Amino acid sequence: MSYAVKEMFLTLQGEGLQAGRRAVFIRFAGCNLWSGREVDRADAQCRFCDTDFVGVDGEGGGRFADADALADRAAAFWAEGLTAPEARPFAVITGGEPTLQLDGEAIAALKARGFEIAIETNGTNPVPEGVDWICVSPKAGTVIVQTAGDELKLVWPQADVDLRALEGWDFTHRLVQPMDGVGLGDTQAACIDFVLANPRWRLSLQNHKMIGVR
Ligand SMILES: C[S@@+](CC[C@H](N)C(=O)[O-])C[C@H]1O[C@@H](n2cnc3c(N)ncnc32)[C@H](O)[C@@H]1O
Ligand SMILES: Nc1nc2[nH]cc(C(=O)O)c2c(=O)[nH]1
Ligand code: SF4
Ligand SMILES: [Mg+2]
Repeated sequence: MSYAVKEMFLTLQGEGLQAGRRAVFIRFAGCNLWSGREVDRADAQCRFCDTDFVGVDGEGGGRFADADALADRAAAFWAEGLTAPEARPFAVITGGEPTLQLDGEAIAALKARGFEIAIETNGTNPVPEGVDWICVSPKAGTVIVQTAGDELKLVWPQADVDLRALEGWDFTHRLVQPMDGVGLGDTQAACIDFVLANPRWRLSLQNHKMIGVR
């Protein structure tokens, strides 16, 4: 299969339990909850997205003919600036919605190059076998099928979220992340209140936005 990638880059994981870790980000193009066009945002199933995932024109993006081409490029990003073997390569697969494209071939090709694989998904499709770290970020009003994983990362506040149902899902860690773009001060305060009232949850901040990396 070929893969449409908006952008690929070496950075630090900014969010969640793995924040701070060196990572190659593969951002697949396209999402099933929003077209990515501003004119459609108000009517989309997910309306607060902070990401441009339309097309393949970003830095490091493009159409990759097969899984080997995709994984070779990711391996080249990992090795950038390294003069000696380093810790285990780490790839974060995101988008857009990465479950629309990530398949067993891509996973196998990344693993063949030594990558540990994390995914950022909205949970509306199952995550394929072989992904090492599953982060699901549910969106209100959608049907979540991926109800197990490593971290459940809820952007907060969102209306009409059934918190007790979410707490029944099989995740090792539960985090709330302030919604950006609508008044970050208020959403951060809401998240702090949330964690103080709900000790099974912790705070996730978007560190990359604070330190000025992608
Ligand atoms: C751009 S999404 C791509 C992956 C996948 N489609 C998803 O929604 O999980 C990556 C992460 O950013 C989060 N995110 C998107 N927009 C955000 C915003 N305005 N504020 C905070 N987090 C946001 C998502 O919930 C998700 O955890
Ligand atoms: N540095 C950095 N960390 C991230 N963690 C999740 C992101 C995403 O957009 O999926 C993201 C991102 O866009 N940049
Ligand atoms: S599901 Fe993810 S990529 Fe799609 S619009 Fe929402 S935050 Fe953006
Ligand atoms: Mg992002």
